[in-house]
Amino acid sequence: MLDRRSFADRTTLATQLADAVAGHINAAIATRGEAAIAVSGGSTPAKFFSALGKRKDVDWSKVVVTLVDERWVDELNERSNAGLVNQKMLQGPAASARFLPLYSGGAEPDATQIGRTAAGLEILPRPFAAVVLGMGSDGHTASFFPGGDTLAEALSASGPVIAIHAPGAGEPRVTFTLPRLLETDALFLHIEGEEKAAVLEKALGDGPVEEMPVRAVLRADRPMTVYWCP
Ligand SMILES: O=C1O[C@H](COP(=O)(O)O)[C@@H](O)[C@H](O)[C@H]1O
Repeated sequence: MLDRRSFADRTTLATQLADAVAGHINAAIATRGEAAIAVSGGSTPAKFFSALGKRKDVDWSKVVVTLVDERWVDELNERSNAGLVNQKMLQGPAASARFLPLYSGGAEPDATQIGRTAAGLEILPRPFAAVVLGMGSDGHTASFFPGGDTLAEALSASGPVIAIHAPGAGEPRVTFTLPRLLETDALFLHIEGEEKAAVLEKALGDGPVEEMPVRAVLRADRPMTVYWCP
């Protein structure tokens, strides 16, 4: 169920992934009149965001963009995934897309704040046209971190979102739950570099999901395409 694609360099990967995601957005608009995508943050997707946001063949006014997960910081914080999406993707043609953030204020994603985030997501079209996951060197994806205090629920609850705290996460986090992320026409895993390739190989081997939560996605009964370059 894993389709693995390798590219010569980051620029080529970014262009090809943008091409694939734009195709799914346009297909969703053609069949459902609108499209939603969920993208990851962190250091990897900047080039992909720039390539996707420049696409003129997408009717961005019919697109809703959200995040797979977010650090619980406001958008001006340099660690904000929303900040990255806004700076890199939602410029030019993609500026007319609607962005639904996961951070809803305050220092902690308590029940009230998570309720606010979930309420803001009620207008999200279902299913997603595309979900683009990343992966950390510790085997986390979205904010499904090893040692996460709500990891089991994050991997099984209907969601849409849940707060999670973990030793390796830095800040408190909010993440879409896995069942909700799997409600998508297309699922991608975008990783770059030899270290991440080795982490993926390890994750594909035997071992507990709790050790490398990306295994929960790799073991889910659905197709996923891996985009990788050195
Ligand atoms: O913290 C996060 O990390 C992962 C991986 O990020 P990277 O910097 O190693 O590319 C990312 O997929 C996730 O969205 C983000 O919140």
